[in-house]
Formats: sequence, structure tokens, C-alpha cells
Amino acid sequence: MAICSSFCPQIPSYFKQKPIGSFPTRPLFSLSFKVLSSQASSVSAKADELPGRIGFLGMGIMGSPMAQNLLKAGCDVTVWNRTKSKCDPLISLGAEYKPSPEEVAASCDVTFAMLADPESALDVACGKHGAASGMGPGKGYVDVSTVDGPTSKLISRHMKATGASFLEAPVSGSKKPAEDGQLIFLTAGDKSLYDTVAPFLDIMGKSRFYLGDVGNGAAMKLVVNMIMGSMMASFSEGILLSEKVGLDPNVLVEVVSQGAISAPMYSLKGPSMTKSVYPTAFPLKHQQKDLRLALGLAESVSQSTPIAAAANELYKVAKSHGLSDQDFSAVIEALKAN
Ligand SMILES: NC(=O)C1=CN([C@@H]2O[C@H](COP(=O)(O)OP(=O)(O)OC[C@H]3O[C@@H](n4cnc5c(N)ncnc54)[C@H](OP(=O)(O)O)[C@@H]3O)[C@@H](O)[C@H]2O)C=CC1
Ligand SMILES: O=CCCC(=O)O
Repeated sequence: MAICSSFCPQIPSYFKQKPIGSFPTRPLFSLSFKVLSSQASSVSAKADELPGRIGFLGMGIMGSPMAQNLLKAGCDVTVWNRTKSKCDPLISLGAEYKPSPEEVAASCDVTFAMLADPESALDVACGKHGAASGMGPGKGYVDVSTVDGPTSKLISRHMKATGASFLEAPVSGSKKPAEDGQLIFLTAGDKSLYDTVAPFLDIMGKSRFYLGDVGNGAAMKLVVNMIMGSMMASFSEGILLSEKVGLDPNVLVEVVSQGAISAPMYSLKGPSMTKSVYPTAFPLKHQQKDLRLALGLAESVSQSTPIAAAANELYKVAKSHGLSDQDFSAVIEALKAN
């Protein structure tokens, strides 16, 4: 059964639980963080028994603000990134740095990972000097990257072989929600680890869903992003068509925002798309990766997804025009090219 903290009117039970296994706790470690009620209002609560040291691997667009929020909430955070310089702002805020995922995992109780794609998530978790080499009984690994179910299950097997716990927890929400601690976590895996890390998810996010077995979080995330990628492709066609028939695309954006198909994404991205400006929040290459993985998921159950397949082709064209690192809304440029 899916459980969302938004549905819990009272302080959840994890405040009353001991951490799992032999997580060391910091006796004087006390955090103040938000808990969402059924009305989505925030209340503060104190937790005096939490895993002491938190690792964070991957200081990209998402990982960096997520780790910053943990630091700002008073957590003891150790960071690593392939490109070390991206750790510097975190180190300035008080984070410790270790030169490999293995050393982060070895020195921390729970390690989060926010990597680009299945290949990097697998390499950082299970490759040479990967996190698995530093894991062991009583530790936990939480992969918040967007990957496919088979990759997540493989990482889970490696982690659990060391005696550690594993949770997949991809996120909905982009750069700004990451900065604002407003992400939505789609988790699956070891329920005891979910309960243990819930306070940290609540620092970084506004809600969390526990979806059962490993693979379900990844699948939920891919379905959501498949819908999003198709929506953006369709919105791009609409903007260009409105222009071609002599309408003001800014008025189209306004009309859409007031009707039944309004979406925060259209209101957020529309004004810059009409100016052909694409400040990167969600890189286009990642959206195409998610469509590719979603199509694989659909294939695995013989589900027809012709709209997503067409959208995927458009993002591939956009990539071939050198737009990989632009925001995914730059997919509109692929339509201008023909
Ligand atoms: N941006 C967004 O709006 C959202 C993104 N996501 C997902 O979150 C994940 C991260 O996204 P985002 O932060 O935007 O991406 P970025 O491209 O900004 O960051 C990617 C991270 O992965 C690291 N990385 C890439 N390849 C390797 C490798 N081979 N070995 C080790 N590390 C590697 C990068 O290190 P380096 O700095 O050295 O390149 C960087 O830390 C992706 O799975 C994405 O789909 C989910 C929700 C929203
Ligand atoms: O994976 C990226 C998701 C972006 C978003 O949810 O706004």
C-alpha cells in the first residue's frame, strides 16, 4: 500500500522508533524539521535519535541543493563528486569530503546517491572504490537517481550482499523544489531503512511515498517522467503552431494556464520558451534518458506507448542539435529545425 506522509495528521511513528540495526546515534544530535499534516501545513518536531553521519554522492543540479538542505538542517554530511570542485560550496558550508564513494560509505551510517543515469549510478555504487565496498551491516544506501528497475535491483543486490539495507528513492520535482526542500520521494525497498531515513526525506522534500518492492519507485518515476516528456513535446508543438497562424504564443500560455489543461510546468517554462531561452533545471539529456527507460519498461509488459515513442524521437533530434545540456524545454528547437 502506498503511504504518503501528507496523509498522516499526526507526527509519524518514526519519531518513536529506534533506528534500525546498529546505526550509531548522536546523543545530542537534535534536528528541527517539518512534518506534513493532512492539510499540508508544516509543524516542527524534534528527533534526538537519528543516524549520525550522512553521506551524499553526486553534486549535480539536484544533489548539491539536497545535500545543502541536510547541512543547513544541522546534519553531519560527507560529500563526494566525480568532479571534486563541485563539492567546494558544500565544504564551505561545513561538509566533510572523502575522495571516493567507498570512503564516504565506510565513514557514514546512511549514504544517499544522486547520479546522472543507470551507468553512473551502477558504477558509483558497485564499481571499483564504489560505495558497496564501504558498506556493511547496520548501514543504509539510498539511491535517489532516476534509473530503471533492473539497475536498481542490481544495486540493491550488491548492497544487501554486504549486509546493508537499500532503498530506491527517485524524486519528482526539479532544481527549485530541490533548493526549497519540496521534492516528492518515490521510495521502495527496505521498509526499516525507509522509516529510518524519513526525517531526512522530510528535510529535502514535501512528501514521500513508500511503494513496496525495489523497482516500484523506479517504475513510478519513469511513468511520471514519460507523461512529462510527452506533455512538453505537445506544448512545444502548440507554441509553434500558435505563432505560425499569427497568434501571440504568450497569450496561448496565459489561456492554457487558466483552463483545464493548466499545469505548473507550462506556466513556469512557457514564458522563457516563447523567448527561446532555456535555463537548465532539468537537462534535456536526462529527459530523453527517462523516455528511453520508460519505453523499455512499457516494452517489458507489452504496453503500447506511441505518444511517448514519438516524443522520445523529438528529444533525440534535439540532442543531435547539441541541446543535451539545455533545459528539456529546449525540445521546441527540434521542431523549429524542420
Ligand atoms: N534536474 C532535475 O530537474 C531532476 C533530475 N532528476 C534525476 O536526478 C539525477 C541527477 O540529475 P541532475 O542533478 O539534474 O544531473 P546533473 O547532470 O547535474 O548531475 C549528474 C551527476 O552525476 C555525476 N556523474 C555523471 N556521470 C558520472 C560517472 N560516470 N561517474 C560518476 N559520476 C557521474 C555528475 O558528476 P560530475 O559533476 O563529475 O559530472 C553529477 O554529480 C538524474 O538521474 C536525473 O534524471 C530527477 C528529478 C529532477
Ligand atoms: O526528473 C525530473 C523531474 C522534473 C520535475 O518533476 O519537475
